[in-house]
Amino acid sequence: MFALDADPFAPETLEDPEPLHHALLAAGPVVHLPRYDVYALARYEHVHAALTDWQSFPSGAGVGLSDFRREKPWRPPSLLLEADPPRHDAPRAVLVKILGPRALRKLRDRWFAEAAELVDKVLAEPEFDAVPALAQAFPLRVFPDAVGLPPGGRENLLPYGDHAFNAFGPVNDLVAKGQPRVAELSAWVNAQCRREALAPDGFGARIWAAADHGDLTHEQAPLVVRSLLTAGVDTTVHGLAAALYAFATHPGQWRRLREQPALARVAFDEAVRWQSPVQTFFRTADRDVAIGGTVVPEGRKILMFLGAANHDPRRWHDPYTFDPSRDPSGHVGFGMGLHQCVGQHVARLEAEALLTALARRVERLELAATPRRHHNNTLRAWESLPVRVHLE
Ligand code: HEM
Ligand SMILES: CC(C)Cc1ccc(C(=O)O)cc1
Repeated sequence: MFALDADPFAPETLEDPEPLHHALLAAGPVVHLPRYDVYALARYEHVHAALTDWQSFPSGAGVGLSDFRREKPWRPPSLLLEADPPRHDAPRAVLVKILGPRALRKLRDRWFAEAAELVDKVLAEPEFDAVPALAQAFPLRVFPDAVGLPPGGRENLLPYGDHAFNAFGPVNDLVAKGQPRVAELSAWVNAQCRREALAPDGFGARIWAAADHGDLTHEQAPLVVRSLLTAGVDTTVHGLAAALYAFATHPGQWRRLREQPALARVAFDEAVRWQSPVQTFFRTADRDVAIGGTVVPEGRKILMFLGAANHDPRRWHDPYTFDPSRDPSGHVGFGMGLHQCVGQHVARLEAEALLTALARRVERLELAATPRRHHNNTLRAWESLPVRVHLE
């Protein structure tokens, strides 16, 4: 079996993971990383196989480097992400209903109007930083309201999520950076999950109503709301930033989007494939398990490189090209199988609203200066994306 003495969470790798992806894709189906004693999957075939076989690759011991059977989690485990069937079933069924495409239909008009209003405000300037001005501003404008959060304290959401995503990795500088605020941010997030904090018609209230209806217990309800606050903000911020970066560096594709605004949804999925805002996370071998001709011993963690699988030439033609005319379906940017992202329709609606609002008014979109990366153990993110726009 192959081994690679690499640190996937080192600053230079978080800055540019491509050299590591190439090495992993070439090395073999399963690559041992002695640095953490974990087993890496990078090829699409094997990442897909692990994601779609929850019995052999369970999530109940955590989807980070830490094994919850041996170490105390930094917060009570998620009832979706860090649970296997049967515990996973009821919370998942509740969120599928609340976050499904049908349930989002009534949000469409409101989010399109909010996007147009934000875009009109931002486009008053010919140059701006698209990360704070659009990628952060739009999700923070529509998502907390959709959940039903009170107006105050929403600036806590990004740092809370940033720490949660760092916490899937090793305890490195990035985790240490977030440590001092964990108690305060966790207390704020937990307070937002209580029934009395939530507006009567949002996703949060609907989770509590599911408990009244017997689809969940009232003890589970706040944790399911917490899942939305943890997974639903930073992911879409960096997903939107990835799409804006893609279009700012591919003017021909921006022209195509302006000619056919309906392309926004598939272009967003192609941007998610191309950049993979969620780069990696783990499963745990809770017994000796065979994959790719290797036996991963019980107790070891399996590290799945979604970003590499989404660039595997065995699965994708010209994988490093952003090409919204391709069919991106089957990409693993939202995961796959039992735990596949239950919020992907929310993310797509946010992207469709923002991209079509921009496409209507912006004739040309280009980088105004070199973009800067935001390092996170799990997320591929931009700190800054300076753009210049030319209006119609
Ligand atoms: C571009 C945006 C997003 C990306 C790239 C993304 C990515 C992912 C991925 C890769 C998984 C699978 C995790 C695993 O298999 O262990 C996942 C699960 C999940 N996502 Fe998303 N996500 C996004 C947006 C959202 C939003 C907006 C929400 C909430 C409204 C959300 C809520 C969740 C939840 C609750 C799970 C756990 C599902 C389960 O374990 O059954 N995500 N997401
Ligand atoms: C890519 C995933 C790791 C995103 C994610 C984070 C947190 C939760 C939760 O349930 O808290 C769910 C999904």
